[in-house]
Amino acid sequence: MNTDMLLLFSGQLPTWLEGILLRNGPGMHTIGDAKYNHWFDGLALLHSFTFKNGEVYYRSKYLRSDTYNCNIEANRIVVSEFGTMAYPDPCKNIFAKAFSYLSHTIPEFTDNCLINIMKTGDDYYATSETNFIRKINPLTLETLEKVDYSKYVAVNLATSHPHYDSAGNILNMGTSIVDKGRTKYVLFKIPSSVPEKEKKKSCFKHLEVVCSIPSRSLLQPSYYHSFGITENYIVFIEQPFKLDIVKLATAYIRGVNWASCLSFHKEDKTWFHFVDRKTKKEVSTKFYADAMVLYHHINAYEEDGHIVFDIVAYRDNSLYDMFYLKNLTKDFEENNKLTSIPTCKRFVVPLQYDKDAEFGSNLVKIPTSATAVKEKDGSIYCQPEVLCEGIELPRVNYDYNGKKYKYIYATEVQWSPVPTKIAKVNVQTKEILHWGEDHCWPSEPIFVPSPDAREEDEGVVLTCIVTSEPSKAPFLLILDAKTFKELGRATVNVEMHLDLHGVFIPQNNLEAETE
Ligand SMILES: CC1=C(/C=C/C(C)=C/C=C/C(C)=C/C=C/C=C(C)/C=C/C=C(C)/C=C/C2=C(C)CCCC2(C)C)C(C)(C)CCC1
Ligand SMILES: [Fe+2]
Repeated sequence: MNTDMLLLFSGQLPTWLEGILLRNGPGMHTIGDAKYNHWFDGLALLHSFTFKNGEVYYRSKYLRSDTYNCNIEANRIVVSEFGTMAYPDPCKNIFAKAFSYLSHTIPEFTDNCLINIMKTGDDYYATSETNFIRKINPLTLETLEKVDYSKYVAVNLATSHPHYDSAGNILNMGTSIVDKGRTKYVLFKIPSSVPEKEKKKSCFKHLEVVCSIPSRSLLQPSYYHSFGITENYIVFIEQPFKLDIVKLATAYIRGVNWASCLSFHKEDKTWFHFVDRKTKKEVSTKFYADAMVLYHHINAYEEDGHIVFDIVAYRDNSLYDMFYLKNLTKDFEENNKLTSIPTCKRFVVPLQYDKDAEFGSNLVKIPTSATAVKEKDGSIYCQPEVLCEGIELPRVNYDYNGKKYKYIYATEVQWSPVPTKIAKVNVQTKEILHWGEDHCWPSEPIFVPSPDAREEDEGVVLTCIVTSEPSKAPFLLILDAKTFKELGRATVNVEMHLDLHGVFIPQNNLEAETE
């Protein structure tokens, strides 16, 4: 769709709500006769809702990545994605830039950036987890230049959930695989602006490595999808859900996809790492927990010498398998039962504690049922407090990111990976407000603060709803964030896809963009 479509709106739109809700997700899963194996492989489809003069407009457009162009031109899948290995590749010239050590084993890298949207100064990028990101125009959804992280920092993978500091600088993490004999997790910073005299240069030229955390294993780095920050620390979880480099390097010749090189080691531990943002040094105490799989950090903060961090965790990696397209059949809702339900867990670790404390004693001194127990070898074993069950795609009011906070907005899922409702969880009282309607599948809910908000939940929550009932059109839902009552909905009379993540860009940021 190349133009904005005016949507039919019913309800009351807050007059201050002006800007663009921009979202990303997999859109096209079949090209010619070829079909991707996994839902997370689909070609990126961007869509946007523009709030202007009391009206709502819709627009959607495929990301014109090199991957998209090559596939469309060849009328089949010619570029490998995480869950689909493609052979052979007629577009070699574009994708030939392989790493030296893997150069004959992984022939092409995808720039199909389908997961999230990242803000870099006044620019916006579609992101995935490879070394490529794609600049986009947030107004027209046009695809602009491709940026290769690995030109600026030695990483092969980077998360699509960066953080932003109060000045708008980006903090992100990536994995550097067997580079100079080492495998490490690299934390880097991208400034939001460049010095005046270098205006022509991109922010990426000024990318700085903050620090790196060595992987516990050279050939089996952990997979991670996000990380957390507090005012003074970075929170990184090294989970026993790992990428096997030897398997990766031979995947292409063995004819298997990259996803099959990920495995969950349920007998291993999960290690927590905390890096001091000022000194760039890692806290030396070894903190660990039982094996788990997590994708999303929710928030983290410091309280009386402790770091508190909330995540959505699983007991195993069944979620990823659930999204193989062969499992996404008509009876998906009935036939697919998660063997582990997403659980919102709070971990609390003491940064200062009595060094003479007895072995086996709990070192947590703030009110919570989470524990951190001192072991004989000096390490600390952590057990979480469960805040709630059955939520995913969590968001918070980002003004409270890194700070003590109250509310999580998330989609609700029960034993099947079908989003049936959205929830607002009060992490302090564990009270939950819900919104749900028959046949409605809501996406990740995004909180937008009202201009002079004094309270954490003063604003609206936006969520795109796709429906499982063909006669019911998809829509954008606007809820009052405080009460979770509907303020209105804008009906979309074209097909809309189930997406992953997105951002809200307030109108004043867009003005800066077009100046
Ligand atoms: C390996 C490797 C590679 C490749 C890579 C790739 C290609 C990647 C991709 C990746 C990707 C692409 C990823 C993705 C991810 C995603 C995620 C992780 C997500 C999550 C989500 C969730 C969790 C959600 C869910 C849900 C929904 C969606 C709806 C319904 C409901 C629920 C809520 C359940 C390279 C070449 C560089 C080289 C080196 C190595
Ligand atoms: Fe995510």
